[in-house]
Amino acid sequence: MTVSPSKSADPGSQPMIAMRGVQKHFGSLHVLKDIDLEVPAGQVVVVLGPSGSGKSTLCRTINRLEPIDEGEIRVEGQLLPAEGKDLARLRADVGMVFQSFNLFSHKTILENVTLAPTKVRKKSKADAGKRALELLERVGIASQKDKYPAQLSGGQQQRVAIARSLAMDPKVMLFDEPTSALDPEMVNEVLDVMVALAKEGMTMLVVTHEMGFARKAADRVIFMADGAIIEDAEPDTFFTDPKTDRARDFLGKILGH
Ligand SMILES: Nc1ncnc2c1ncn2[C@@H]1O[C@H](COP(=O)(O)OP(=O)(O)OP(=O)(O)O)[C@@H](O)[C@H]1O
Repeated sequence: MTVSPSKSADPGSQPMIAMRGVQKHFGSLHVLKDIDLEVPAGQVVVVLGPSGSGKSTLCRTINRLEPIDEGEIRVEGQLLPAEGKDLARLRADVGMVFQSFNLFSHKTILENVTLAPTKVRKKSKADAGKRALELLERVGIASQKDKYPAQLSGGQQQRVAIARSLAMDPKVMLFDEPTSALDPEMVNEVLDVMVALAKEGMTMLVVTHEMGFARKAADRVIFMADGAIIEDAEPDTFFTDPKTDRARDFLGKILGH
């Protein structure tokens, strides 16, 4: 599978994410079928596909939330460990934002963002606090820092979740349908933060149904069906000239063509 184009890494440098021959089953269900995927540093990849095609599972294997049956996954050249301290370090390098924000409900917003950097990255409280404030500023939530998650809207909580991931200084950010649990009017405030992050050069893999985000921020779209990647193209090409009937049908349904 070729790696596409616009923000490619230096020739010879390691891809940020490299999946080779990845197979995954849930019982008799073959959920990931021989996945080969390379994502260079700085690239933004949007993963599209019908429900049940394996998008979330693909995303979750990259930080070992799901173990794989066969194949290998490397992050910046490092093979994914199955367990132990290396796995904790890997999880810190690969930030993940989910549909449900999973904030600690009994901690303030500021505490939510400082906790992991002090524990996992061993940052001092002062350093972690300073960085947390910068990040909360960046996602537009600094004024809410002493509140508790339940006092914030869904869109605000999701922006805190993004800040919390960024506080670990990740090399890669994975987003698994980050806006699908939000009220429609809050979707854009989260997507705006993601677009800004993409423009700043973060390597991102984003599972989403937000076609606007794919068109605006993606360098590349991969389309999955039945556990396989069946298209891999620049967004313009994918949206205007999909190669497979499956992708054409999908776009027809989602864009109302
Ligand atoms: N923990 C699990 N145990 C058993 N089956 C699972 C598990 N997680 C996912 N599956 C199944 O694996 C298949 C792929 O699921 P996955 O969530 O990766 O698809 P998806 O493309 O992200 O779907 P959606 O768009 O609906 O979220 C589905 O058939 C799903 O039911």
